[in-house]
Amino acid sequence: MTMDKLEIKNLNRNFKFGKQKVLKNINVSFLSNKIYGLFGENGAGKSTLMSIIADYNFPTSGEVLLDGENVHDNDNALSKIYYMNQNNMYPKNEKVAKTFKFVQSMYEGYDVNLQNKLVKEFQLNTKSRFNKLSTGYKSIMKIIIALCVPCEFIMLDEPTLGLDARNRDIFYRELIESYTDHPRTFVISTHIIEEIDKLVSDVVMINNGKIILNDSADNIRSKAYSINGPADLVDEYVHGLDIIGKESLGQYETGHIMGRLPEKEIPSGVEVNKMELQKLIVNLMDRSEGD
Ligand SMILES: Nc1ncnc2c1ncn2[C@@H]1O[C@H](COP(=O)(O)OP(=O)(O)OP(=O)(O)O)[C@@H](O)[C@H]1O
Repeated sequence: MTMDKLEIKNLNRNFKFGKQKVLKNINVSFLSNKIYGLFGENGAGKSTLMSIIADYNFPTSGEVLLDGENVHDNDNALSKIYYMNQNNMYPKNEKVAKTFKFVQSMYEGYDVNLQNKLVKEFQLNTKSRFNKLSTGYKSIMKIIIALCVPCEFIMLDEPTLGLDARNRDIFYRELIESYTDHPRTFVISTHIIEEIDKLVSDVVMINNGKIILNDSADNIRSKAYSINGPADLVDEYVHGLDIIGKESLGQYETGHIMGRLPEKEIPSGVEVNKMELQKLIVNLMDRSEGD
């Protein structure tokens, strides 16, 4: 059965006996066969949200529903959810090959062929013990497992941490290929936004424990613009629009705006470009500061 919807309802998570509110009334749905980018600055609450979805952590209030069923303590629902994260869930002293065998035995439908292909491509030494792997290769072992488990909902928490440029490249390429062969839902948190902006179909952004952006990448691209040119002309053109950030360089200026472009003519010398996702996220983070 394919997953239709993972729904997060009125989710709150406090730490330090209620003094630190990390997630504040989060309401968001993740739909089937989409690739979500989960963005937000350090400490925003991304890992906390993902760990609650995977039932590794519990909410202070609210719930997580998979196709209408609460995932908490629900083996059937949880078997469809996989969470790759920075904590090590696998035995440290075990050889990689043995851990692969173990995971394979846990999941009916685990893709051994893909695993073997990825081992070769990443040049992962499966005879090594996990704790002897470099930081990058520890991530690679976990990435391989995450791509091979037969789960409908896969969360990757900073999957490229420690990976060099070549291996990051392999990862993105293999993720797309695996998704194309077998569409399912991915939620990927990363700080290297420009590397995945072409890959994500949807964007969810958390700031200060709240969702401040939740839209398809196409929608976002069609309503976020960077306008640059001589400062006075740019200022005049963007006047009255939703300006989410500005950068200036001498007499030149770039104004970042959200929403529709005005009907008025673009002054000569002024350039209008679609905003890069990375720029949008950074500007939204800055704007929310102090909220
Ligand atoms: N078990 C815990 N006990 C106490 N505080 C915690 C716990 N887990 C997370 N926190 C706090 O919750 C906040 C959010 O952390 P979280 O790891 O979810 O952020 P993040 O968005 O994933 O950050 P990063 O991008 O740096 O990984 C942090 O201030 C963190 O200290």
